[in-house]
Amino acid sequence: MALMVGARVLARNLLRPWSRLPDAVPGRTGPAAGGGDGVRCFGSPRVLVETDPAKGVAVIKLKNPPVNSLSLEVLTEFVISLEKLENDKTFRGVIVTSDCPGIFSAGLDLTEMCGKSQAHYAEYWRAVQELWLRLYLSNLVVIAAINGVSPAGGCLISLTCDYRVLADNPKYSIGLNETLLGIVAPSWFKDTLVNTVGHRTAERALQLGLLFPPAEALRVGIVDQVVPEDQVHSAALSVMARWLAIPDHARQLTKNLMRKPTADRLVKQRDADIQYFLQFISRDSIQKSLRVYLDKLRQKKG
Ligand SMILES: CCCCCCCCCCC/C=C/C(=O)SCCNC(=O)CCNC(=O)[C@H](O)C(C)(C)COP(=O)(O)OP(=O)(O)OC[C@H]1O[C@@H](n2cnc3c(N)ncnc32)[C@H](O)[C@@H]1OP(=O)(O)O
Repeated sequence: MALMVGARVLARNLLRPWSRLPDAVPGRTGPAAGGGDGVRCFGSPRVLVETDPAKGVAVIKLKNPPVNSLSLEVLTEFVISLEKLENDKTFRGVIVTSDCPGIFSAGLDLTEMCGKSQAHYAEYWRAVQELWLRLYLSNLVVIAAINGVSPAGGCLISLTCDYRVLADNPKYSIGLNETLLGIVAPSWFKDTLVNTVGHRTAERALQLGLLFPPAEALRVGIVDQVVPEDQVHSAALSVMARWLAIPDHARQLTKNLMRKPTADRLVKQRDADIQYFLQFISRDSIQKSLRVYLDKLRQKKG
């Protein structure tokens, strides 16, 4: 039942005409993200989309202050924006970045996984799965311009991209640090990392919950390029131009060849994966770990 409610909510959101989204910011024009006139902006307050139709490129900027945590709303709005871009043949590439200074994304929203109902957990997890599937199998060239710290789910978002550019700032670490919270990265998080850095590096990184600073991130291959902070966007645009020089059909079929087997593993057992998540996240010991971790984050300030 819970699963059906979750699926219905997501389907309703996905099918809702864009212009009727409650938070939509339709057709605003603004200064070009990549320079030049004619940039149009749409999206929602939490997921801004700047499009440059002449270049065929869009920029998705996550804006969920203070830390760009991936709440249910953010996940849903992200999927809707992506679908809109996929369906518009004007666009061939998208850059994913953050509008929150110093933070790419703090990962999954811990408050969505703590002290909530089973129905809520199921709805949330389906939305996490949906975003991963959409990003991982996107026909667009997807480039992450990582302009801030990027733990766990934040790292996962960038791992689904075709290429990762990280700003060279020692504070901007990246990795799947789930074990440090007393939780476990699911198999498809693990697969995404293994496909990027190889089995041994992934095993060590996952067990130890490693967060790599830029130079190390580049060395292990969890990012493809490290550039000075003020050049992240221009570097992402340069990389985009190179990837867009490849004929779409050939690149897309190749991407599919590389990624579909991994995605299919989740697609074939999506409901079972949700049940697994429900059992895991509802355990008293896991809820306690999450509460302790959240309390630590909150007390940091005091
Ligand atoms: C056998 C297999 C079974 C598998 C079954 C499945 C298991 C479940 C899998 C779940 C996978 C989870 C993935 C995740 O992404 S979990 C989230 C991991 N994220 C983190 O560890 C990052 C935590 N945050 C930080 O380290 C810092 O906040 C950060 C470095 C990002 C920024 O630091 P800064 O000093 O700038 O900001 P604050 O720490 O003061 O935070 C400001 C407020 O934001 C709140 N906050 C931070 N992160 C989160 C978050 N991820 N979710 C929700 N809220 C977050 C923080 O508490 C502060 O709140 P207050 O203002 O209220 O104090």
